[in-house]
Amino acid sequence: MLVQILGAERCIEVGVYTGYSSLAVALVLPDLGCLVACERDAKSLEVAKKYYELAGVSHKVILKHGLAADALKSMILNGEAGSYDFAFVDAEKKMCQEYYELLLQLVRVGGVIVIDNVLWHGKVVDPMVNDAKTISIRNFNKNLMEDKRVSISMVPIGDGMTICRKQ
Ligand SMILES: C[S@@+](CC[C@H](N)C(=O)[O-])C[C@H]1O[C@@H](n2cnc3c(N)ncnc32)[C@H](O)[C@@H]1O
Repeated sequence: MLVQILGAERCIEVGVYTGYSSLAVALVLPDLGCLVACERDAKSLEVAKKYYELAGVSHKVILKHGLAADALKSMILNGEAGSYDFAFVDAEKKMCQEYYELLLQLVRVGGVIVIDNVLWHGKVVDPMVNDAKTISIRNFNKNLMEDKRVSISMVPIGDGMTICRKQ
């Protein structure tokens, strides 16, 4: 829905798994639109590829197999900064800050980055939970709240997602 409201044509997904959320994006992109889908697990990508083909959206999906941060860095080096409309982050939680910084370079002003699992099953607000993943999401949320480069809305649906609009 966000992709449609934005009229997005160029999108990125960090963490594809078997393709559920990326398929939702690819299905609403215009025919000439593209989704760069970053995933480190080859087996998951094979499953996702099958569903892209079945849904008739393969031509819109550019698969990047490997570590997402490497793919995003090479896209920046390739001159793609500021050329994307929308990005969805749903991969290694401890890497959120790094993905976010790279995506902030890749999306245009007015573009949107959505981060999934920001409530982390409520653990981020439980002072008794202090494992590494929870702490990193908690710190990421705090940094985002103070980040003047974006306006944000933390939406408490599912496991919580933060919608960031680049200023
Ligand atoms: C929660 S799943 C993604 C689910 C998918 N977005 C959906 O909603 O259908 C997270 C995925 O991120 C991938 N992942 C984790 N760390 C990664 C990394 N550093 N680079 C690329 N992919 C990564 C995992 O292999 C896994 O498939």
